[in-house]
Amino acid sequence: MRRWNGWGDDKVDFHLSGSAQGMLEELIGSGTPREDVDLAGMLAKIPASRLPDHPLVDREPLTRLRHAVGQSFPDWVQIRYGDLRRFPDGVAFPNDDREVGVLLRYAAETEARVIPYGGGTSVVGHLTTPKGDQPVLMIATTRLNQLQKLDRRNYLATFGAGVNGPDLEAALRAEGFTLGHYPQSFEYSTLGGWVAARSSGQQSLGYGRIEDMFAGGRMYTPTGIFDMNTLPASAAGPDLRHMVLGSEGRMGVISEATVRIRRLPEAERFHAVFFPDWTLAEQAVREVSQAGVPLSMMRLSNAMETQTNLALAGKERLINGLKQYLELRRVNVADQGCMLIIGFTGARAIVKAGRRKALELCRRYRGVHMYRMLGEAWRKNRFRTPYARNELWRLGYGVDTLETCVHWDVVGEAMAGIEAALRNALNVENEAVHVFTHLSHFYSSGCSIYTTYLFRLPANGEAAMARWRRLKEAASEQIVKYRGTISHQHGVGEDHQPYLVHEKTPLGIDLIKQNCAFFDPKGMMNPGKLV
Ligand SMILES: Cc1cc2nc3c(=O)[nH]c(=O)nc-3n(C[C@H](O)[C@H](O)[C@H](O)COP(=O)(O)OP(=O)(O)OC[C@H]3O[C@@H](n4cnc5c(N)ncnc54)[C@H](O)[C@@H]3O)c2cc1C
Repeated sequence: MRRWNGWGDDKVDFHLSGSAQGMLEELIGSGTPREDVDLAGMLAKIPASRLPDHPLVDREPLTRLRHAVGQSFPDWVQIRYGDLRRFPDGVAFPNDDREVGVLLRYAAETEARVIPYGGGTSVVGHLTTPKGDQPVLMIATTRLNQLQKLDRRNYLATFGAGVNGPDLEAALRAEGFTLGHYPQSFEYSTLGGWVAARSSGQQSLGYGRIEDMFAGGRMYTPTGIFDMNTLPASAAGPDLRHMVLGSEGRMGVISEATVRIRRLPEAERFHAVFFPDWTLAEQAVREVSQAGVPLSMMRLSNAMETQTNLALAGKERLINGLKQYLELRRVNVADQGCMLIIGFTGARAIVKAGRRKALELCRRYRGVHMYRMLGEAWRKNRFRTPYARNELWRLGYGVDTLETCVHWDVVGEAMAGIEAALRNALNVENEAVHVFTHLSHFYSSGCSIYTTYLFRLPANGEAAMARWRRLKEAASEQIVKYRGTISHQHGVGEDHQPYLVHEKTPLGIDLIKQNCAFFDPKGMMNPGKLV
């Protein structure tokens, strides 16, 4: 069963190797394991529902608790320290489109606010119950999860918006197709959530971002039903899909989405390449991206992330052997060495040609090719890593990530600026922060920077939030300084809202507000998020 106060399936644990624990203790000190509030304690805090009875609405405290938060750091603090004070008043699970319409009318009649809920994997405060006297209804898309139409001729598939990653891929693979969208939250996140939060999957280099895949669909709004045609391309005025992409539940509930699919690839390979230092590694990935080599992914870890990943891997004898071999090839992974995972997907001939060209470019920057073992290990564990967060928390460490996208000319500086800001953000408390970064989504003009930071958890939730706010603000200011986007893939929610104006301009923010107000004149849809 899915954990109510952590990440993932409660049958799956992540064991932190001795070397990883030792590394953390050395870098930021020992964590103090703390006791979480238990389920009964949390349920006791839930007040009576303010929503009137309705056959489609579940007002049970456990259901409301299970849909009360996402996966952001503030969400975790509230649910684990037991500080959560606001809960939705009910959760509805519509069985079809028509019931979504029924629920929006019920919400309008009862003056309820509505939050569309997909997989609940938001990491930026998209799902927070707003303050105020009005009741709050979650519309969970869980049951809108069927493959409705597979158009083999036009390579299009229409799904209910609540389908999650594994179910969507299973349905397509059974027919010889794939979508190829693999966010790290794949296990639980949904097609509707990907569209609403403008998601990007780990293999976006080959398959594109969700905006490349989303061909059209249907959104139920307080103003009416908005249908988006699925044309291959159009020059007929602004593309209206782009208003719905990134709408974060502020305009309506996406009930179904049609996506552009591909034939299952003939071959897929993931390899590892090690570079002597960051400067060489960054030049190599820029050149590979700009040369248009057919790849499905790259992930370049900086030196600290490389060391952390190798420590997390356990398997000390194997890793020591690897380190010795790399030293002979003049790459020191205990110091400046950087690991690149690189993926090739598609027809066999293209995989072969892409590999040859990419590895040739890497060699120019003294990249040492380590073949497939580490690349395959990455593929195998790609959805397992988030489980480490449960174990870290148990040991008394908080962990969060942030991401941006910048032009190539500032990638190195922006990464260093973000890392330094995070590393120093808790100096006032004499607390150290462990920070590391990778580049993971690549474009000809730039790439995304994805930074992870770990710090010790204090005794109470208020202090944990104060720590997190310092860190988040320090890093976000650097993102603004380097003219990066405040989010490359996680969206805006509540947490990124203060910084959005730097990217969109005041006029742009007004335009987004007007679009929301057009679909939702009374402001009932997910208020307080996005803008
Ligand atoms: C461990 C972890 C790893 C992650 N890795 C990635 C990653 O690699 N790439 C990435 O892009 N993101 C990642 N995320 C963030 C998150 O998974 C994405 O934002 C995802 O798109 C959210 O989908 P969801 O179905 O869980 O939506 P939810 O979290 O339920 O909702 C997110 C927002 O979308 C709205 N929404 C959801 N469904 C609908 C709908 N049908 N109609 C209208 N609005 C809707 C909600 O109201 C909310 O505002 C990660 C999160 C976690 C916890």
